[in-house]
Parts: sequence; C-alpha cells; structure tokens
Amino acid sequence: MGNSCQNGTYGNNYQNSNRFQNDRFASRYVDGNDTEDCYSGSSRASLAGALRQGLNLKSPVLGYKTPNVRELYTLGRELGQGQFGKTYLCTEISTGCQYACKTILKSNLRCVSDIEDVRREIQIMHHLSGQKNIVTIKDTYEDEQAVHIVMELCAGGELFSKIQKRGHYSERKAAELIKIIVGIIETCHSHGVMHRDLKPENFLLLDADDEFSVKAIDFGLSVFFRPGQVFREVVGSPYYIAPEVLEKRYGPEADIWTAGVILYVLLTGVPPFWADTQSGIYEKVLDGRIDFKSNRWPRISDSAKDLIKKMLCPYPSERLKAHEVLKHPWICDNGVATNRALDPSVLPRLKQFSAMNRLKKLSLQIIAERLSEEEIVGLREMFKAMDTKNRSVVTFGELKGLKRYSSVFKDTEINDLMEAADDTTSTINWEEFIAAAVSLNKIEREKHLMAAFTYFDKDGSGFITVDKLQKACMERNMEDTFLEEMILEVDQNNDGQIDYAEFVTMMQSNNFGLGWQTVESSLNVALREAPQVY
Ligand SMILES: Nc1ncnc2c1ncn2[C@@H]1O[C@H](COP(=O)(O)OP(=O)(O)OP(=O)(O)O)[C@@H](O)[C@H]1O
Ligand SMILES: [Ca+2]
Ligand SMILES: [Ca+2]
Ligand SMILES: [Ca+2]
Ligand SMILES: [Ca+2]
Repeated sequence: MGNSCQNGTYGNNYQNSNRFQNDRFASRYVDGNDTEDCYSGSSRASLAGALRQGLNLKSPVLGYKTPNVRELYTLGRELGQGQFGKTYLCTEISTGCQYACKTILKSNLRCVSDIEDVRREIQIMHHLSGQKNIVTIKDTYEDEQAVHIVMELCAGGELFSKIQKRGHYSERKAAELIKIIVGIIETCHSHGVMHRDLKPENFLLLDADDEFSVKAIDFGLSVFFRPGQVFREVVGSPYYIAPEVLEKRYGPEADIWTAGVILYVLLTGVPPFWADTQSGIYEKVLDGRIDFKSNRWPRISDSAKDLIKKMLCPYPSERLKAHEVLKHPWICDNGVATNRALDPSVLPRLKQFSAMNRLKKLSLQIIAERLSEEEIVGLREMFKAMDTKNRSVVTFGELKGLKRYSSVFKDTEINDLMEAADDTTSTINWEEFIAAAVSLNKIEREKHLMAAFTYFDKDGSGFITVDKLQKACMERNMEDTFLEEMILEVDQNNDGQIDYAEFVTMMQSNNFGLGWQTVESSLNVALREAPQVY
C-alpha cells in the first residue's frame, strides 16, 4: 500500500479553471482584510510577536534541515495553483515514481500565523495520511524560497470539473459520492481534525476513469479540535460556509453543513445559497431557507430532501453527525450501505494481542519513538482529548465514561480494548497509545522497519538471535522470558534466528495489523462519541 507508484496514468484533461463561474472567492479568512486577519484574533499570533520573530523570507518553516528537493526529484509541469503557491508534477529520481509537489513560497507567508498554518497543514496530512480517500503525504522539504510537500499524485483531475461536465449527478451516483465525502469527514472528526474547507475543488481523483477514486487534498485550513471546543475564526468558502461559522461560534458540525451544500450541488448543479455578492450569499446562509421548489426538485426523491434538510439544519447540535449521515436510508438504500461497526469477529483477535509476540510490540515502540514530531502531533492531540484528568494516562474509567455516548461499546469490548492496548497496568500511557495507534502505513515504511531491525541487530550480522533479544529486553526493562519461543514464532526457515525478511513478514502480518487497527478505530469511536458541550 502506498509505495507502488502509478505511472503513465496522468490525464490530459487536467484543468484548474473549471469552477463555478461565480466561485471566485478566496477560501481563507473570508470576513475581511487579509493582512489585518493575519495579526488579529485570539488564536492568531500578535503583531508584536511577529515583529519580534523578525519574519523574513528566509525564516525556517519546518524547523529542521532537509535535503534539497531538486536533488531527489525532477519537478515537472504545473498541476494547479493555490493561494500560497503551485503544485507540480514531480518524479522521484531514484525510482521514477510520479508524485505531486505542493510548493509554498515563503514570500507568500506574511506572518507568524501563516507559518503556523503551513506547519499544521503538514502535521494534519501526516496524521491522516494512509486513511481511506485521503491523500498520502510522502515527504517535506524546505529551501530558501519555499516549502515543498511531496504527496501522492492525483492524476484524475478535480471532482468539480466532473460535476460541471455532467451538470448534475443521478441520485445513486450522488449518494455514492456523498458517502465518500462524509466518510472523509468521519475520518477527520474521529481523528480530532475539523476540515473547515471542504469543497469540490479540494477533492481530486486518483484516476480520471474512476470517479469514485476520490482523495481529499487540501488541509490548509484544517485544525485539531477537542470535544466541546468552540472556534471563532471565520474561514471557509462563501457558498459552503455554515451559519454558525459566520456567527463565530462553531465546531466540527460545520463540516457536515458544507457536505450538505455539496450534496445539494451534486443533485441540482447549483448551490443552495446563492447571490451575486459575498454578503448576499451570507444573508441567504444565515436565513437558512432551502429551495426545494424550483423546477429541478420535483424529480428528486423525498429521502434525498430529508437528508439535505438534516445536513443543512441551522442548529449544529441537531444536525446529523457524520456516522448518522452514513446511516441515513437515502445513503444505505441506494445500495451503498456502510458497515463501519466493529466486526465482531475481530474482537477475539484483540484478546490475542495481549499475548502477541513481544518482539513486535517492542519493534513497534521503537518505530513510534523514531517518528518525527510533525508525524505524531495529531496522535498527541487525540491522546490529550481522551485524557480528561490530565494525568498523561488514559484509564479504564475514561474509556468507560465515553461509553455513555456510544452504543458501539459494550463493557466486554472495553475490557478487550484495555487488555489489547495494555498488558501490565490498567491504564494506557502515551508510549502504549502511540505504539497502538501509529497507522500501518507509517510502520511499513522501509526506513522504519530497517531501523527497528538494526536496533536488535546491533553488530549488523543480519540476524536477530536469542542473545541479542535478551540484550534489547534488558535495555528496555522488559521481561526476557520465552525468547526462544518468540523467535520460533517468526523463524520461517528454522535456523533459530530472524533475518530481515522474516522480520518484515512479522511486522506486516495480518493478525497484528488488524489487532492494532481495531484498537485505533475503537479509540477513534470513543473520541468521536465524546460529549459536545455547547
Ligand atoms: N496531490 C495532488 N495531485 C494532483 N494535483 C494536485 C495535488 N495537490 C494539489 N493539486 C493541484 O494544485 C491545486 C492547489 O492545491 P491546494 O488546493 O492544496 O493549494 P492551496 O494553496 O492550499 O490552494 P487554496 O487556494 O485552494 O487554499 C489543486 O487545486 C490541484 O489542482
Ligand atoms: Ca485548494
Ligand atoms: Ca488550501
Ligand atoms: Ca500501561
Ligand atoms: Ca530464520
């Protein structure tokens, strides 16, 4: 997954100019003058701070040195343009694989908060990378002029241009697409991220011939949120912005409103809140009346209208949540029923985990420790959100407390979850959590696997032996019993030691991945179902 590259699929109808004719509004701080917004607002850095920091074109953004992107990639033609820079087709010199490189010019970053936004965009891309329908980030680079984000190439062009070409979608097609889009929202929300800039042009297709190969690409306005946290910055794009955002008091529910607008557009080809001017659009949004009468509507099913009404509900607390949208009959009955519930057959496997090969557990911790800060910030946010008492551990009680808000959890499942995530104490600490939650795509990266292997194989002989394992266990204060058995489980050619290939097979073997992924998704459910305080 993720490391095979698609060659030659690059579409020739790639255009960035296919937009709604009137959709020319910037998708940033839409309530006024940019420069002012740069320095105002409680969460924004102060002007004094910006000056103290002595902003100039050469200020580091990433905070660490990187190789020069041009030594590793050949930059090709422009794929698209955004507010801060351009995205180019690029080819990795060592492999010939094609990627997209989003180049953000530092001269366009005018204040500290612009720099913070870029950092956060990268952190959030790492946090969500590898999730379904979300673009995979590969690496980041920085030079004097720019920050470069190298990511998966979406060669199929914008979802938006497809909509425009068709005029509108059939209900069935619309249902399938909105299921993908709301699935993306569910992924974001369950990972503690609010997207804030959902709109068709921020969804690309991997493959022009597959209109369901959708990828969310632009997390430039996304933020981490905690349950109950109230946001006040007015950001988004006019047609898609929720009324509570305009009223400067909102949370993740705003993303659902936006998806409701997208659904309306998919079915009718026009936005639900429409006017010639920005302020005219805002008036319509705040008014909230939805037109179901125009000549397009008689042909559209009542079930579709019902869903739109519930997604465009003016009261955020009454609006459907992402998982509720996915359960709505219009989505399910259109033959795309979702099945996000925990697969019951997975639960017994969770139990196996506690007895899981300690070598895997240890390797996982080693890999987790090696991840860069920007890769794990998102997980840290999730952990903090669950750690309600601020004690740096998540207790059984905290997980159990979350149960009240979810029908998904049964007591026995929470027990399994705790047992799986933790074998000795009755709490999950940060190290255990991150080892549990680090997603497979990160673990599978060659450099991490190699590093973990080398950790055990200190003399570089190419094998992990009982002796070496014993040393590693001592170093880490881990039990060193049953080491022979541990090797036996992994040793495929019965030579009593583990070579790199055997090690990789162990790390990638299914029982392991499934176990941890289930832990991760269960924790996500818990987070998603946490109380919303408004
Ligand atoms: N992974 C990708 N594959 C192909 N094209 C891409 C990719 N990422 C971005 N693009 C192209 O570059 C354009 C700009 O990218 P993006 O939206 O991330 O930039 P931005 O500066 O955040 O723009 P905005 O002004 O919308 O905030 C996209 O609309 C798209 O056409
Ligand atoms: Ca964009
Ligand atoms: Ca953006
Ligand atoms: Ca513990
Ligand atoms: Ca062997």
